[in-house]
Amino acid sequence: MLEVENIETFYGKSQALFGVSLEVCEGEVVTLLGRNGMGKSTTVRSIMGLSPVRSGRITFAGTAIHGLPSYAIARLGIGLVPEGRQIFPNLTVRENMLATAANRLGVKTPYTLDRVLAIFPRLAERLGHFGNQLSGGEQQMLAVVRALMTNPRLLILDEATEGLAPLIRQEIWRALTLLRENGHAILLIDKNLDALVQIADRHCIMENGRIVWRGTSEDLTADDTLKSRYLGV
Ligand SMILES: Nc1ncnc2c1ncn2[C@@H]1O[C@H](COP(=O)(O)OP(=O)(O)OP(=O)(O)O)[C@@H](O)[C@H]1O
Repeated sequence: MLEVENIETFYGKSQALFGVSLEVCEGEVVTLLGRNGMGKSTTVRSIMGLSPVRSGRITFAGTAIHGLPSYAIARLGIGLVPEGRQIFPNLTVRENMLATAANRLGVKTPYTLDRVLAIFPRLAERLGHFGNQLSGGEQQMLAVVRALMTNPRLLILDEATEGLAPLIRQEIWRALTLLRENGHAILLIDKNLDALVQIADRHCIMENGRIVWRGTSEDLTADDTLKSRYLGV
């Protein structure tokens, strides 16, 4: 579904990605792992057209998307939950949810307020609150909901649970597990390895702008050297 082939991305003269390739298939959950500054967010930004790639190729559902503007990429069916969430602070929760709602791909049973609130019941109690009145965890849930309301084929989460309290993290993991069971393809960045090996099919580890390891949850769980060398755990 998503194929990233050998991309190189620069910030000015400084090269951040050196030939990154990865793939996410229909219904698959794939993670991007690595210490801070290794290029995970830049990879996501490159996929979304926010940091244009200088070379390489990105295709999504058969369409070449490198070089397209971000809005066009989103419209093809990629829902991004960005690092920092970026929800609208002066809109209510309900307004935030509806602001991006669309069914451009003609999904048979599109997400509605009721459906997303069933996944994140905590937000049902907050519908009239403004974005800036929410806790960090509630903002993250709202950011996921906002992406879901676009009815994407692929959901990308950059730092899915960073800085959140353990109970809230569990709620996010529970919701992502539900989405996975509903057949969503997800590309996931997070540092919470225990949860990631439960939810994901495959993992890619980045170091200095390159993917240096790929494998399954079993491979990753079994390899302590890998975890300490690349992930610092
Ligand atoms: N806006 C920017 N301008 C210049 N350099 C940047 C910019 N954003 C990131 N970089 C550099 O690109 C490299 C990759 O950063 P990136 O944010 O993609 O890493 P990351 O793995 O997502 O890390 P983190 O977990 O800290 O978000 C780093 O060397 C970083 O300093």
